[in-house]
Amino acid sequence: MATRKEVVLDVDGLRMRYGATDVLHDVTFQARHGEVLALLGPNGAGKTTTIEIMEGFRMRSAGRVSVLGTDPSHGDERWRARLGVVLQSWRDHGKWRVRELLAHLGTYYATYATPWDADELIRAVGLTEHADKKLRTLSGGQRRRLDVAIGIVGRPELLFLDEPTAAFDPQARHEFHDLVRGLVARQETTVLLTTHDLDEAEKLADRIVILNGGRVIADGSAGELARRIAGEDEVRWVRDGQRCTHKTPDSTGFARDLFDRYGDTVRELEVHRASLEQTYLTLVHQAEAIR
Ligand SMILES: Nc1ncnc2c1ncn2[C@@H]1O[C@H](COP(=O)(O)OP(=O)(O)OP(=O)(O)O)[C@@H](O)[C@H]1O
Repeated sequence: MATRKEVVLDVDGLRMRYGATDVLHDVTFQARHGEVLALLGPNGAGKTTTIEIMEGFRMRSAGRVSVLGTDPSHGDERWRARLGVVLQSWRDHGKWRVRELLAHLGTYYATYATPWDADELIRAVGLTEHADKKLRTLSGGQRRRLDVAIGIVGRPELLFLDEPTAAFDPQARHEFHDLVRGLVARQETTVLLTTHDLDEAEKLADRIVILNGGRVIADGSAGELARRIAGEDEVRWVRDGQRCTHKTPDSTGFARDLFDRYGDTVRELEVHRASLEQTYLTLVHQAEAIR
């Protein structure tokens, strides 16, 4: 089991070529134990290719990749049991029933870990009412919840989630976010997530890596990336009935000074950062302009 702060995902100079086309150029990033890392980027940027190389499903053309201390191209069954994978779409096992499949998959992990109890897991992903249904009768969102359950059944140390909430309704999305936070908090799972939902990335991710045209164009927390493009936060407050605003690169320090000087007369304090969506669109636009 990895310890907090240990690097569990290490990608260095990763290249991928399909035929004569390079789709990943020198991709480098890391994730530490217990982190949620979001890999963002436009369609075709190379996110799924990167994830599939880390999962050991695809052979890279060049570069160094280490996942839980192992090169994925040499990962054995014990290594694979420490990973959880939620692919973009699963459309198999149509005749299986939900509980039956999860209980069965759990047995694969039993040698290496204590898998989730099937009913507990079904409850955690909100499928209790559908536990006895055949998979082919599930709706798109229910099927996606099951995909997440399949990904975590072996209590993985590292969980890959490729667009996990596509087709989720807002409530399912909210519950899924709570589930991921719970996994990270309780079991110290590291999560690598791809999503086109920037609100989701902002809510879940400790760090964000943006890929564009197969290159890393940004790597940092949502706040760090926002500051990189906008430079300053806007602080707003009300004092003696008057609305005030001030732009600063150090909103925490500014707020502290404000309270030191004016104490309780400062009301309705708000700090506004550029949203991740604004930041993302600006960074991708800048990268495309120089491509
Ligand atoms: N098996 C393949 N053979 C040839 N080219 C491929 C193959 N798989 C992916 N590509 C190409 O590699 C590039 C990166 O694709 P990838 O699926 O990794 O992107 P992505 O960032 O996951 O996109 P999306 O957001 O649409 O899922 C794309 O240009 C795609 O057309």
